[in-house]
Amino acid sequence: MAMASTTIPTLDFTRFREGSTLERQTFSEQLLAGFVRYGFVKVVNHGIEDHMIQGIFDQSKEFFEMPERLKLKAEHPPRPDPHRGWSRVGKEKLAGITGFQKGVRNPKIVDDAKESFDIGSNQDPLFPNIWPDEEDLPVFKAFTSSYFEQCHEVHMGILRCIELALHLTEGRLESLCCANHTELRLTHYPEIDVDSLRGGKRNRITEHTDFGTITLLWQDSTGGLEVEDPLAPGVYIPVETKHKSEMVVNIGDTLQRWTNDTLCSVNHRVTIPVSMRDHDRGMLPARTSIAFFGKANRDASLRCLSEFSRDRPPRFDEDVTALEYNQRMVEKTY
Ligand SMILES: O=C(O)CCC(=O)C(=O)O
Ligand SMILES: [Fe+2]
Repeated sequence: MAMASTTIPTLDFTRFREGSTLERQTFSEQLLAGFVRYGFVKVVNHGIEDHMIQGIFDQSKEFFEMPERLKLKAEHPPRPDPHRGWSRVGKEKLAGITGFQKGVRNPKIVDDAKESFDIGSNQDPLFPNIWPDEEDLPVFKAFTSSYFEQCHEVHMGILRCIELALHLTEGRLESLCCANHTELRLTHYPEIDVDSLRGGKRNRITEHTDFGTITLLWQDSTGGLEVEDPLAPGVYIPVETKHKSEMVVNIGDTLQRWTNDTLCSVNHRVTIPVSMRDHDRGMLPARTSIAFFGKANRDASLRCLSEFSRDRPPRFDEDVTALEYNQRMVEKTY
């Protein structure tokens, strides 16, 4: 398969958090340029401290290492509502939405070789969280809840940058998003043999776009995350990070719809890491990632915003709410 030699840009968020008005504007424009070109950027110095990031990976490890009978105490309900609790390996199939944004259907549905744990806002009145037993994991709930709050702040900061770069009124995007519909997901990809990931027999995660506003993602050093080059369909760019604290940020369908394709959600997947690509045999080590899916308010419409549909026809004119859209996607994958 053809490989791109390109890499996604890395930006230092200090320039936004501590910079002058001019520096904030310049940073925001560079961030926007990265999003427009790749749909993905890496951000360093985003404000979440290293000990928090190490802590969330530690909590994740403790949860996934528990025996199944303890994980089952926090099992995801059978219905595909916004995700809460533990989903075992094979439960979710992102192949169900592969090609959705491009309007093509994926004929081949394969399981994703991963298990996950989903957390919503503790203030969410509609879909309460499902927690493991405090006796089994004493700090899990408190720690992951505080990580969730910090991710929410970063989500709002990135939206502010997008507002600045697109010359939107301050608060235009932020006011459409509160924490209630967002989700923090811990994912564990168990050890797997390289051969079973070859030729799409199985995937760690099948190519898909995320449904929300933006996703914030942290990954361990295993590798395997790849992004489809928007300028070269079918060519995937590996996204490896040097340190766990580097945050990968990508655009989701919600921003694509609101901005009438000014920003676009981009396909991504998790597969064989570059370092193992030439190996016919062998085991891939387990992999862990932490993803925060920023979302719009549940009742917000995902129609193109008026600012983006004055001069060109709106490509997304359907008055679907963020909750309805979320459900539509989740029903195809879960
Ligand atoms: O594990 C990763 O690096 C990516 C996960 C992902 O794309 C997702 O859960 O939507
Ligand atoms: Fe994703």
